[in-house]
Amino acid sequence: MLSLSSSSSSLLRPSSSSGPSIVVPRRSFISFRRKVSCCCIAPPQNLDNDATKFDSLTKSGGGMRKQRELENDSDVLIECRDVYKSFGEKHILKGVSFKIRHGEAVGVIGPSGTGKSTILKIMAGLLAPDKGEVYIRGKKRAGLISDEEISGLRIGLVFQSAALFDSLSVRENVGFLLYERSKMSENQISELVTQTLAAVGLKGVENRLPSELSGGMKKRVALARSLIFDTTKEVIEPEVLLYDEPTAGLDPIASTVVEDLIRSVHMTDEDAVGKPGKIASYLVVTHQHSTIQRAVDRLLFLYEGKIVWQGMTHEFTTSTNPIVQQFATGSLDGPIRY
Ligand SMILES: Nc1ncnc2c1ncn2[C@@H]1O[C@H](COP(=O)(O)OP(=O)(O)OP(=O)(O)O)[C@@H](O)[C@H]1O
Repeated sequence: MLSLSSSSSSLLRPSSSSGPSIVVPRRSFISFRRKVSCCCIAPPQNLDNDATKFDSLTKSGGGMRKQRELENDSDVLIECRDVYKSFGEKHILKGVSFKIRHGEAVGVIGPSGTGKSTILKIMAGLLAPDKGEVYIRGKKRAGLISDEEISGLRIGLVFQSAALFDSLSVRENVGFLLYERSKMSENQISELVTQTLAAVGLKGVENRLPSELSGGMKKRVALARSLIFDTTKEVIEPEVLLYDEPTAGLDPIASTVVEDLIRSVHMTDEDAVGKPGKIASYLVVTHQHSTIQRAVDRLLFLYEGKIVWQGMTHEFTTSTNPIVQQFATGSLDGPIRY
């Protein structure tokens, strides 16, 4: 059986959970998606004190925000509420709160070492917060990924390093969870792997080992592994994908390919092989300006353990928040010290 440890890469939530399920039938799911699709363009909400203190956006958007607050939270897929995490004496997260709604494409930015990967791991259930809560579709997660509590939403984590299994072929890497957990035949899996690889722009690499691939190809294989799922299942659970620096180390063109892939599987409402979509929302940790511009709509800025700013992508460069201004311009002068 797959060990869901940090050494595995695409950490997909097992879809055959026996715990209490809040999966909705596909027809209701479709209407659910439609109902919430407008959330992508809504202004940010849930701003914490620091964010409110800093950003003029919150002043100008007050009326709209109030309206949003009156709306219910039925479209919230993942919520982190006042999350704290320390490693020994290092206090990394000090009260992080935000919501990821159905249909959203969210970026997490901030200086190195501020805990961006840590928050992804907490959302994915690989790490437990010291304090605070994670809610999955309104249901409080009691512990880690092994809990059966979070059925009804799959959470995929695409690791920074691609983290492919070195001794397995590309086919075995991409189909890993299906070989381990599904009732699909080897031929079915093989065919699906080929289709999924083609969807991320890779052909004829099924038998290669990861060591025979370039960095960009490895990232695409990891992406294919996060997109593949058991097509024989009747109920398609929505999925939130968490990408940890998917374009780090790639040349500009390879970055664009990956950014567009991330965007396309979400926007087309289809999965990688053109079947009804399951990627409900995604969250990308990135330092790359192009990824911010191209792959996400809304940004969360993490600094000194808190979300100090959040706003739409186009507001990032015009923000009056001094932390954001410094980060956006790469200036050595400002509140961020290295
Ligand atoms: N398992 C761990 N044990 C001890 N310290 C850890 C652990 N995981 C993370 N840290 C520390 O927590 C801090 C935040 O790490 P994290 O990887 O979340 O930051 P990040 O914002 O993603 O950084 P970067 O942008 O450089 O990737 C770092 O100082 C890191 O060394």
